[in-house]
Parts: sequence; C-alpha cells; structure tokens
Amino acid sequence: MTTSPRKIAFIGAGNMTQSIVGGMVKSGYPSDHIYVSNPSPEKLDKLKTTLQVHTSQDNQVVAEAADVIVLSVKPQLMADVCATLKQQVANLDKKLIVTIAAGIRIEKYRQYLGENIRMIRVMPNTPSLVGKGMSGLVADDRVSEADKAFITDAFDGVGATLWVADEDELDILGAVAGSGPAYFFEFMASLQKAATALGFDRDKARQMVQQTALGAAEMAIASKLELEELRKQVTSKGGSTAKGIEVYQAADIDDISGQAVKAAVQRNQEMAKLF
Ligand SMILES: NC(=O)C1=CN([C@@H]2O[C@H](COP(=O)(O)OP(=O)(O)OC[C@H]3O[C@@H](n4cnc5c(N)ncnc54)[C@H](OP(=O)(O)O)[C@@H]3O)[C@@H](O)[C@H]2O)C=CC1
Ligand SMILES: O=C(O)[C@@H]1CCC=N1
Repeated sequence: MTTSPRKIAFIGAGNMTQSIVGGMVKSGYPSDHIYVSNPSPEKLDKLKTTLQVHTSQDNQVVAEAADVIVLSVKPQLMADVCATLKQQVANLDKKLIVTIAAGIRIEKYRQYLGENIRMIRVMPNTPSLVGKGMSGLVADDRVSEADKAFITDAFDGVGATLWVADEDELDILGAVAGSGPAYFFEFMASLQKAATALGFDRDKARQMVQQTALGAAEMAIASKLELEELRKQVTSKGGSTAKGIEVYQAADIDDISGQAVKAAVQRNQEMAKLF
C-alpha cells in the first residue's frame, strides 16, 4: 500500500466481506486495523481465527472503532442496518462510508444515513479472495482525493480497480464483473459436465477446465491482440475447434451474453428503486 492503513469496519461477514478481508490480509493490510460485525457468530469466529481481525456481533461496536465503514449486507437489509447505525453511531459524517451493495444509489444512503455523509460505492467481485478481484468505484463529490487514494489502494490490494464515470456505469460494471464470476463458473461447470458425459471423472474434468480458463485469462491479459484474434489462433481451418465454435455461434453466444448483462443491469436498476 502506498497510503497509510486506516481502521476499517465491515458491516456483514458474508461471502463478499470474507473475500475482500481475506485478500486484504493476504496482501499485507494489518489485521488489527480491520473490524467485522455480523449477527451470527460462526463467520466471525472463522475470520477471527484465520485472519486475527477484530470481530463483534454488534454493528455499533465496529462502526465506532473505525474511520471507514464498509456496508456489506444484502440490499434488502440496507435500510434497516443504516437506520440503526444512524441512531447509534456518533459522527457518521466524519467517517468515510463505503458500500459494496448492488443497485442502491448514493442519494438513497443520504436519506438513510444523513445528508452530510461522504461516500464511495465499490462493486467488487469474489475473486478478491485470491487477489484477482475486479472492483468498480464511484464517489460522491464530497470524497477527498486522499479518501479515493486509500480505497483504491485497499481494493488494488485484492485485484484491479476501475473508477467509472457515474452510478449508471457502475450498474453495468456490476452486471459484467460483479456477477461475472458466476457466468464463468456456470460456463466452466458446463464444460466439466461435457467432459464427464464423455467418460472423464469429475476431478480430471475440473482440472482441465480450470487450468484452461486460467491459461486463457492470462493470455488475454498478456496479449495486445483482440480477444477475437486470440480465439482465431486456436481455431485451425478445417480443424476440431472450428466445429465446436460453430455450435456456440449457432446458439448466438453474443446474444446470450447481451441478454444476460441487460437482465443483470435491469435488476440493479430495480434494486435501486426497491431498497
Ligand atoms: N457476492 C458477490 O459476488 C457480490 C456481492 N456484492 C454485494 O455485497 C453485499 C453482500 O453480499 P454477500 O456477501 O454475497 O451476501 P451474504 O448473504 O453472503 O452476506 C451478508 C451478511 O450480512 C449479514 N447480516 C445480516 N443482517 C445483518 C445485520 N443487521 N447487520 C450486519 N450484518 C448482517 C449476514 O449474516 P447471517 O448470514 O448471519 O444472517 C451475512 O453474513 C450485497 O449487498 C451484494 O449486493 C457486490 C459484489 C459482488
Ligand atoms: O448478485 C448480486 O446481486 C451481487 C452483485 C454482483 C454479484 N453479486
């Protein structure tokens, strides 16, 4: 990290918090600067034992202790969680508020937490756990450059960061990168099933699928070529890949991805209205 670590509290210890906190500690963020709260103790116990972070079943305790509060509960719980924080935590407007929830707009948080809060919305994804996350960020105009640098640093520690222009763009980034690991896992599982249907055992099928996914992603990152060009390099004229690709193209894979991303963007927009 190039910025100094600040005391940071995560409200909610679910999948995404576990991925981010796990990744932060692995990347060298001091665990005694990390606080996590959750209503049930099991996830807290695991985080405390494996990562030595501070934990509490009381949101107020961790929120009071920290300078940065990361809201990491499901969107449908956000209004209630914020209402309680507003009631219980002194000087919320002195703390940097970060939310990773999909959909809900900064304007809504002002209603929940007070007009004077300063806020960054981050849309991370679960590969943060292994330092390969992709996080989108957008800030309100009260957030300082130092705040932005700190949060960029923290999320760079668990992968890559991309500041977007506005909250509409964050909805799209969420539909591509936030949800994206699920799309890739779905596709990988389908290839695994295809290999097992032809006689491979599940473990061997999984090994060949995951190593191939890793190799393809690393090649895409290392190469300046268009993804379509990398695809063509594998597709020998008259060869076997061409036959496989024909099947995907006949099913119009571009249209399928287009529909999937639009559906996820639409849900983000709905959640903005609902919660
Ligand atoms: N999962 C993902 O890939 C991504 C998720 N997000 C966003 O991250 C947020 C969290 O998602 P995710 O981690 O998947 O969800 P989870 O359901 O895994 O985690 C939510 C956690 O919040 C806890 N919780 C429930 N009520 C409260 C409360 N009153 N105070 C504090 N904690 C509470 C739950 O505890 P318990 O289980 O004990 O009830 C649970 O551990 C969501 O808003 C989502 O939109 C963003 C990007 C990617
Ligand atoms: O499914 C969701 O709503 C969250 C946001 C992106 C990934 N998970």
